[in-house]
Amino acid sequence: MNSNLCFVCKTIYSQVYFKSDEVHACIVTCGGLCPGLNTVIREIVCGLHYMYGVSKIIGIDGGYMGFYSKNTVTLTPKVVNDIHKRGGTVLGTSRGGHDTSKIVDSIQDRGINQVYVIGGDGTQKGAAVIYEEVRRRGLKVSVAGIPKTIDNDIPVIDRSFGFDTAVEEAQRAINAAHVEAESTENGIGVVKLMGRYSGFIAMYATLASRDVDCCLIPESPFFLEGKGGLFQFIRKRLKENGHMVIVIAEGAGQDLLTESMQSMGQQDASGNKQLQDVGFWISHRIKVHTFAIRADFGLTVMIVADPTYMIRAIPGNASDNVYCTLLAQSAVHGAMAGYTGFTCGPVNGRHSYIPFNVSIALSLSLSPSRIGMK
Ligand SMILES: Nc1ncnc2c1ncn2[C@@H]1O[C@H](COP(=O)(O)OP(=O)(O)O)[C@@H](O)[C@H]1O
Ligand SMILES: O=P(O)(O)OC[C@H]1O[C@](O)(COP(=O)(O)O)[C@@H](O)[C@@H]1O
Repeated sequence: MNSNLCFVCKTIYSQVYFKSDEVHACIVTCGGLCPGLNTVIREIVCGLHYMYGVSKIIGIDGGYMGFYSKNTVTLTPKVVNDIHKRGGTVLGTSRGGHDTSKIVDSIQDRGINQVYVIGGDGTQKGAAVIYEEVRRRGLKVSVAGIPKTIDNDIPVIDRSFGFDTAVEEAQRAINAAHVEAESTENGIGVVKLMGRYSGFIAMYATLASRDVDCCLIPESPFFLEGKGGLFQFIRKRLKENGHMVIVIAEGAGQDLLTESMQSMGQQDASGNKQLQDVGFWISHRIKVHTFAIRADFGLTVMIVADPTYMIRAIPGNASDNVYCTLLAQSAVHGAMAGYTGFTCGPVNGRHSYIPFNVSIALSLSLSPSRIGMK
């Protein structure tokens, strides 16, 4: 097993570490949904089967906790043939439930020697802990991470799958908001999009659509009242144009919300902070503000309420599907070559294997220079 990775660039290895008939691979998906998950599952199965002659591949049902609390599913090219046309993950997913010892017991008991873990930063941290425990027990098991985040905020790698699809689908919500807003006097369409910590989807959807007047993202603090505040900008745009569209990422303005509403400080099963509904809050504040200044001011604020779950439940688009295929095949080549403890992904255009400790140590946020605005 080779765990001494340092940004190894992927090649198709002529010498493989595992013999085809001794491979027993498993695939697990964890965290939130993202377009393209099924494509990655499909291409790991097909890659193992058609490129390396592997026939023992199982799916873990329902995320990490499925290792020790559920039955597995047998995966063959026939079983996965059409799954890329469906959204979600055929394996199911979950948050929480990462019990390292039980997971590695399950890997050991079942004789699994390749573990393909598809998920975001929490999932990759979980995979790193599994890898450490596998090493501690001296098991010859390859642990390969396939990075997933619809938000495209994984550092080091060039892009993450599902983002392209999400930006494309977000256009539909923005378009609806625009149609509604321009059809009514002083109409304001508010679209809340994903982005707990980063505003890539909101920002790219805004840049692509050209119908958005104001885009609010977590990386860029804003304020409501006074000179340079959001309310002043809204008044100006309505005066100039008679309607406007606001896109807001779910993590934007959370500091303002906790000031004005009582913070509940709740967490999900994985320990992620649960955010308050910024779309509802901002629409309410705009209405209250406008009526406070002029009671006769005709204004309609429409929330195109949170298309997040509609967006992330669709299948990957063409570009994401091609990318998912390359990612999955890259993971398969790495594991078959005997590498372990890595996340795969393109770095400066070259598909690479990145050690878990590097891939999980960084976080990425949006700066104007990243999108060429400065
Ligand atoms: N620091 C961690 N160590 C071990 N497991 C973790 C860690 N953070 C998250 N996980 C596990 O990873 C899985 C997915 O994490 P989550 O944060 O929900 O989604 P994502 O992978 O999309 O960030 C969950 O089962 C969670 O228990
Ligand atoms: O509603 P949920 O399941 O808690 O997910 C919310 C999170 O999912 C996302 O939409 C995408 O998260 P991922 O990085 O896991 O793909 C984030 O923007 C958001 O913070």
